[in-house]
Amino acid sequence: MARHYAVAPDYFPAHLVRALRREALLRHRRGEFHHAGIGRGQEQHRNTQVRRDRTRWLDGSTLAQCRLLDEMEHLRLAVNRALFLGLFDLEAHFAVYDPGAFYRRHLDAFNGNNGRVLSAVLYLNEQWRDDEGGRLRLWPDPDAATPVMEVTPRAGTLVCFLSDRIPHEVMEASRQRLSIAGWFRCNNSTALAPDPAR
Ligand SMILES: O=C(O)CCC(=O)C(=O)O
Ligand SMILES: [Fe+2]
Repeated sequence: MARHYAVAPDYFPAHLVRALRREALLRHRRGEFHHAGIGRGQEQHRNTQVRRDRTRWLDGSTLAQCRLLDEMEHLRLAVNRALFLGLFDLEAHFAVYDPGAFYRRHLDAFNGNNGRVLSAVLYLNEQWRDDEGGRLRLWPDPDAATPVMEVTPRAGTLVCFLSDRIPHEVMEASRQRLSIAGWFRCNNSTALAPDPAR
């Protein structure tokens, strides 16, 4: 049976991950992160019972971001060639989880409502120890009660999974947890309802 997820340690070069981490920390210090909402557009609201991360969209304005977006573009094309997922574009944000922050079990898409097809998360945390928590827990399908996998958020690790198939949860950590979460989307646009990237 297909697994619908993949975990790749050291997927990105260490110097790129370090540059992205430095950028995330700098932007965070400058107050450029905002509490993440749930839902899209008008329905977007903040629910601190579900998620406590803060985020900042990537905009391609730095060399490190451009390098990453370049790599993600290669990945998009490779996935389309191998799996025919019809991935069209990518939206991605930096995310910071303060100690004790979490994101309870959820799916990133429901029946393609937001165009998100493939979720991709890159971790930016150097020297993360297992006992510091912050693991990403994955379930094998939307109805599953037993998790199938837990991923330590170690610098350079990339996790990909189908956005509407794999429930997942970010567990509390004892230290600040940095990541870049992205979603490859299909093209949902119609002439009447252009589908913005966010
Ligand atoms: O940071 C992670 O491990 C996953 C984040 C996540 O699930 C999300 O932002 O939707
Ligand atoms: Fe998610």
